[in-house]
Amino acid sequence: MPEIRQNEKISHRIEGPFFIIQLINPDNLNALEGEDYIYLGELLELADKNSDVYFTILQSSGRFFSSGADFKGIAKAQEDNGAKYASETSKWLSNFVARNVYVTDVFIKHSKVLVCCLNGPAIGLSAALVALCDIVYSMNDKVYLLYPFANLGLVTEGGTAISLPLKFGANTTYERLMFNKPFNYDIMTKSGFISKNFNMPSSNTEAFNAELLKELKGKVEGLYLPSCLGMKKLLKSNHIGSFNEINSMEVNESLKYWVDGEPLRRFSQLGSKQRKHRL
Ligand SMILES: CCCCCCC/C=C/C(=O)SCCNC(=O)CCNC(=O)[C@H](O)C(C)(C)COP(=O)(O)OP(=O)(O)OC[C@H]1O[C@@H](n2cnc3c(N)ncnc32)[C@H](O)[C@@H]1OP(=O)(O)O
Repeated sequence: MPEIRQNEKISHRIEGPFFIIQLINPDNLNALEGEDYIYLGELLELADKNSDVYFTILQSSGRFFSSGADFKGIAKAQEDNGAKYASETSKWLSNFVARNVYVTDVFIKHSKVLVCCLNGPAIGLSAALVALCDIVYSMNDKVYLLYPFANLGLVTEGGTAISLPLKFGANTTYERLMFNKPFNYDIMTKSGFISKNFNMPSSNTEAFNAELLKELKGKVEGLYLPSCLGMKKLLKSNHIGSFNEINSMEVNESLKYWVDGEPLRRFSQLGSKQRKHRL
């Protein structure tokens, strides 16, 4: 396996045909900074290049899958006023556009079957990545996906302008996004987004991850795994063009909001607990 640097919030390992990526920072609910999202993208690229790998598995730890972009990381980017940026546009092209478009692109074009072990809620960009997975299993009915773009002065990102209507229906997507409401367990099961609920207590994510991996190992026994990748390629071909187009449109639309500063004001309120998401 090619070398990759370590990251204290994300681990990875290979077991047979499975490339397992785990978020391991439960204390801040697995929030990720820009560099962490890039690392996640690099791990996916590593899985993509490994011909022994057929499934990329996303696991997490603790009570949340991931609470999205780390507001401390956003504050750091805001303070990044070094001479290296000629303008606010230049700053946010680097801190937001380039990073966001990269991680989304890596998920969109990933050739291995992406499986999400949803142990708890996912928010923001992390929830967008969950919606780009091919198969999702849930630990229990406490899971939800929240895209709080309207509360944070942002617009859809991570391909959600396509993935959410595709997976949950257009009107449900409008209603949830416009009024900043979570896509809860009922919506996720009714739409077929969740393939199986393991009904395990929230306190036991490690047991859920282990049980799910055991089940997956059983499911792939005797299969001709290149067929799975061939089918993924064909299934993906239905929408890949639209995803590529929307990835670029989303970040370019968002850029104005970052330059104007509204998301920064709102992220800062979130960090100081003056702003909350209604759940
Ligand atoms: C690649 C480009 C990168 C830039 C992308 C920018 C675009 C934005 C993308 C997004 O992802 S938008 C979504 C951002 N995330 C959020 O809005 C969620 C913020 N968190 C919350 O609303 C709440 O924490 C919660 C998730 C609803 C949970 O509430 P609860 O009351 O159950 O727990 P808390 O006490 O609030 O949290 C525990 C602990 O974790 C810390 N924490 C939670 N979320 C974040 C976060 N996003 N960033 C940093 N830290 C987070 C929280 O501060 C607590 O820590 P302590 O106070 O105990 O130290």
